[in-house]
Amino acid sequence: MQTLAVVENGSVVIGHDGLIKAVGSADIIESQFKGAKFDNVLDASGMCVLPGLVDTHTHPVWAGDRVHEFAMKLAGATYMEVHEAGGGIHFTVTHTRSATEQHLLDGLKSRLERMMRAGTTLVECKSGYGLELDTELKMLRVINSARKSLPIGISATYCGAHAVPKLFQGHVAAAGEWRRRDFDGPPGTGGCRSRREAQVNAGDQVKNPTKNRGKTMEEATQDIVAVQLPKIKKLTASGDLQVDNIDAFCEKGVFDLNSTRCILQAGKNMGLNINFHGDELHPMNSANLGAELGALAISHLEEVTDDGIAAMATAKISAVLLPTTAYILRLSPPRARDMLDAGVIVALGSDFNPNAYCCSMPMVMHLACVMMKMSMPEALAASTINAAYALNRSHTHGSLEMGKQGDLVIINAPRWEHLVYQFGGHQELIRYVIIKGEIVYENDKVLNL
Ligand SMILES: N=CN[C@@H](CCC(=O)O)C(=O)O
Ligand SMILES: [Zn+2]
Repeated sequence: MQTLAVVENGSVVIGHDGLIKAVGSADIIESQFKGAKFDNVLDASGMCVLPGLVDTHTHPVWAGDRVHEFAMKLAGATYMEVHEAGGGIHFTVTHTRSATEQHLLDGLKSRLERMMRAGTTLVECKSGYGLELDTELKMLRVINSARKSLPIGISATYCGAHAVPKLFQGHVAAAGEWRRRDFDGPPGTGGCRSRREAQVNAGDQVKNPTKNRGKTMEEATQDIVAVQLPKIKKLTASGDLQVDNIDAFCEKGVFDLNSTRCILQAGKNMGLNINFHGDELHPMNSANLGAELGALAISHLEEVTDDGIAAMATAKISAVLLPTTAYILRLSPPRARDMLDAGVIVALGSDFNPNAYCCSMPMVMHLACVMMKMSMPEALAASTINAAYALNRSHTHGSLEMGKQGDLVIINAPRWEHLVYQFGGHQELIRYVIIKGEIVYENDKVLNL
């Protein structure tokens, strides 16, 4: 991560299939492609060409902003105080449940376009502001529609275990419908309840919907494993949805280690990659759980232990670090240096959500350097190749290599480091963003800074 390969006077050739056909010295490529006809030639003299940025962690589908909570937090309220008082995720859940699908899609598309203009070409997008079947599916459908209508690459994550619902307003299944569901259950579901218990619980829900005013963690876990995941499995099998990853918020007062294990294992049994929130506000032993379950990535890790760091290094689990969270919540930042020194695959993400309203990976890289003592090459690697690894896409994304997707960011500066150094300067610096060889953003108002 310390030594990036920088090619002076280079060229990149992208084919009609959107893949990189050649990358290297301009002289060699010129002779190699002598006589070839190109649809489009961009002269990037004096500029720098970087791989498209990869944002590994976002919550971009929601209605209702939380600007009022920002004021509360500035006045001293902690994230958990706001959450426990029914704000935070719960506030967003209420607004997202009542929003139309079109409203959510419009919001998502404009946020993703904003991310593209900041150089992001592949982004992870979570559900998790529904906490019941109907709204979680609505969010996943919205992510699916955005994937079809925008050029930005999307890795979709089901995050139904983002919080324990305070007021359960969602889906109450008909008893017959519930009984038809194929609850995967044990083996490998840890402390999950049995299929029989799930059915009894379902019957209760149908007979007594008033019981569903809020849920215990165990009930929420059961709803995810026995109701939500089987439905998602059905919809992904029929091609109606594409879901890549499973997530849960493993935190004191949210989902404990056992419930998290149960949910993640059930997702893994369906073929989803495990990529979850762990050790953010309290040490939860999430890293060891991730190693036990074969997780691909764990996000946050502000409170990870030495033992957890060692477990992640051995298991090759990517640490998705989110400097905006520590910045906004005034937490101690995650120990990026200790993780890097231990050989952990460190990646970065914006954590875009109504609590941390940041769409810009260049700003995230800057924060990672200043707050977490990462070098600029480390921050770039963590926002490209390592970030692609965290989303299981490092074979197609994250670097300029032959055969990979032609996703580029071209900046109007003589050194690539300007993209990190000029805090908030990406809007003026970025000249082109290219996805699969197509220009998706062109900025002709580039200033000479
Ligand atoms: N920590 C949990 N989830 C989000 C915050 C989501 C929210 O507050 O709406 C995060 O990654 O920071
Ligand atoms: Zn998050």
